[in-house]
Amino acid sequence: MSQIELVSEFKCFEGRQAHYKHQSKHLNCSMRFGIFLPPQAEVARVPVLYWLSGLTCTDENFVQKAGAQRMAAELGVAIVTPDTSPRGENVADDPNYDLGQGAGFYLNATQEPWKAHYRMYDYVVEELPELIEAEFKVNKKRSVCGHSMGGMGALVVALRNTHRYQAVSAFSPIVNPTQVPWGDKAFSHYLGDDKSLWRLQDPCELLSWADASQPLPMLIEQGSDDQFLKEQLKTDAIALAAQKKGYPITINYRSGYDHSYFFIASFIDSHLKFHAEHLY
Ligand SMILES: N[C@@H](CCC(=O)N[C@@H](CS)C(=O)NCC(=O)O)C(=O)O
Repeated sequence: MSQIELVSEFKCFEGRQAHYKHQSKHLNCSMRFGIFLPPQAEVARVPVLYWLSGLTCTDENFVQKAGAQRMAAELGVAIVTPDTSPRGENVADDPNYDLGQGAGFYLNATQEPWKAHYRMYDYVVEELPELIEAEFKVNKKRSVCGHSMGGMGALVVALRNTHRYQAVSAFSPIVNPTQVPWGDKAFSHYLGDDKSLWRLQDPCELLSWADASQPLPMLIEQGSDDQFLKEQLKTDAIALAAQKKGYPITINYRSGYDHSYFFIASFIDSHLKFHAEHLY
């Protein structure tokens, strides 16, 4: 029996863009996700790119604003877009945009009142791929990409599970969350005082422990006029961590671009091509 329920569906570049809902066992609530299935999925199993969005986003922002479907249809890559946190009346929340619903930070919370539902790490790494691979005509080749908080999430899930992903990329990621206000606030609330748990959510820390002899293909895109670059994103920190470790990463600084989906839309095709190279 199917575990998912169709919410909406549109034909798009000869494929289809759909949204579904399902009951998540890890998050303990109903969740929505988007999936773009390219036309190739009619005849063969296709690989999947998971997209992790940033603060305040749902499963819709990327789908509506990034303009990724045209290239994904050409390359034969499915794109799955989960929501950014558990949701619902019974799920803990906070009035600020950077904590609670819409700000799950792709981690497993250990603290009250968050720990009953906030397990986005397990959801993204285990539950969602299992569901997608059971319900859709996809194969087990996966890669992951994200923006800002989701860029951090993509780097974290990939660096902690290199065997599960073929490649990782990120737009404007929070690369060193243990050292910046967004991460400090979220990790204090969700993870408490145990700094060893904080480090497991920090791409720079994870990179310092990574096996540089078997690097995961990694691409980062960063706008030079991003309003969050200096205080929250600190892209140079991951460049330094990678250099120290001898871990190959491509970081493209793009002059004049900001933090918005206009930046993502401008470079999404090159990220899709990067992923397709490693997924096929
Ligand atoms: N609301 C926050 C920023 C939130 C924000 O920029 N969110 C980014 C991700 S970090 C986003 O993608 N927003 C949704 C959108 O642009 O569609 C603020 O104004 O300071």
